[in-house]
Amino acid sequence: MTVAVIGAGVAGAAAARTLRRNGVEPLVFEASDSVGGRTRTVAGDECDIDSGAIFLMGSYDATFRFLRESGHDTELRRWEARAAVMDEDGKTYPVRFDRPWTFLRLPHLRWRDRLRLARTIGALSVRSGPAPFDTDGLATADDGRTLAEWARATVGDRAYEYVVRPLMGPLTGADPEKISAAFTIALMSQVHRTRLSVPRGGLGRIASWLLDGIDVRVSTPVRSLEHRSSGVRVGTADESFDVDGVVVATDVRQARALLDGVVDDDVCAALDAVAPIPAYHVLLGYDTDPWPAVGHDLVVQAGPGRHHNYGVLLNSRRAPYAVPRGGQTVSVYFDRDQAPESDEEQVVARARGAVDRAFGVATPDFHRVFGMDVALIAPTPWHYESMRRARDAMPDTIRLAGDYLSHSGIEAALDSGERAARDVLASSVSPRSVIARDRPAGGRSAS
Ligand SMILES: Cc1cc2nc3c(=O)[nH]c(=O)nc-3n(C[C@H](O)[C@H](O)[C@H](O)COP(=O)(O)OP(=O)(O)OC[C@H]3O[C@@H](n4cnc5c(N)ncnc54)[C@H](O)[C@@H]3O)c2cc1C
Repeated sequence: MTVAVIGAGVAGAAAARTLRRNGVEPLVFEASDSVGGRTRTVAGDECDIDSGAIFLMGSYDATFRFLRESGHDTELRRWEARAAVMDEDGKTYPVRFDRPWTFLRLPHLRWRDRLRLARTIGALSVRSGPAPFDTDGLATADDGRTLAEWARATVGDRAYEYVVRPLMGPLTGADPEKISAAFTIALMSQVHRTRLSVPRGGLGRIASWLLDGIDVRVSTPVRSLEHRSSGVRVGTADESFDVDGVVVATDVRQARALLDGVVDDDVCAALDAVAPIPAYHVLLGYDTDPWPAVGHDLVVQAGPGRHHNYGVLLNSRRAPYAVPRGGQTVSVYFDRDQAPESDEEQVVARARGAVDRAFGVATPDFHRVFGMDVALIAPTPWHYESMRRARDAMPDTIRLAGDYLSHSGIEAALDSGERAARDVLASSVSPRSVIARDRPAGGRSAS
């Protein structure tokens, strides 16, 4: 049996690993010149940089199962995520991101707000709801309310503005007025599992660990898929491959483009309806740490009004590999729609403004800008149900994997990749050996 995996982000890497563990050597195609997708750790002159993902959460069950099985759990480093909430007056208040109940200390809350919050967290923690990345469970739990609607009604306006919004902004990167409440409710019901960690050497290690020993055709974008009676034809610029099954593990926009005319219109319509969040990650670097004594690593905005970034993050404690020796780096993440300027200088200036407000004025010695058309997704109400249907309506031989199938995130990607591979394996009836057409070999390989 031959199965192609399109995309070597975490979802594709997990699919490839699952196939291999079941005796099927996957054909993995990756469009860019390295693996990891949005978890890529990029080697820079001064330090390595996590271009996208920042941490793992304790509730990542599939991810931690893999890390334990492969022995890589010992390579994780705990990150305490000491944070500060910045209010509308620019004042900061210490909280712990991995201990959300520390937000109850904020002076902006009245006793009534604290009581409602404590009661809500208490009630959620004893109920049996879905896991935060379980598409089917989230689909059932989603009652059509946005996060903002649910939070304002359940814990009140103040607790929403000073606790729920600043907590969930960095965790979802999405506007709470637009996304479904289901993920946040599921996460809050596992509040005791909020422990955060980071692989030594960077988030990019996860995809590399998953792909250990698996050959990847890098710089080889798949351009076409053709569903045939006896399998699928996968086309790259130079070759085509007849395979028994395919796991499409790209971001949602690429998946939609590849599936055009290949699958039901309903599936295409569901993928079209997914709202991607385009974002910038601006990394500012300092040869000498301008803030050696600062006690917190992350500053998040709180209070009513527009919030212009998801968080401003000092990297030295989270990821020592991501700072030059004796220096510091700061990452600023913001929605591209909130920063419409396309000029790199303006984007960097916006990030500098956020850092100056969060930690104090300093002049960076270097910077990197990562602009992403699909950084995360905004799971609007009914998103999970729509993805459940799209996933289940796919042909047996072409399965979807990717973070967008549940909520964004490494766990969503990894879990969906494993599942898609299992589904393709279950659909296999007639083994086939791979036939490379047109040209005998193509693409560079990396394992
Ligand atoms: C700034 C930022 C911060 C984040 N922070 C966190 C965090 O702290 N924790 C967390 O869990 N998650 C975080 N995420 C989300 C997380 O990174 C993603 O949800 C996850 O990595 C998505 O994995 P994926 O495999 O589904 O998709 P991707 O990582 O997008 O992988 C898809 C791969 O497919 C390849 N590809 C695309 N088209 C083709 C084609 N035609 N042919 C071949 N290959 C193709 C791409 O090059 C890519 O490598 C963050 C994301 C961003 C952007």
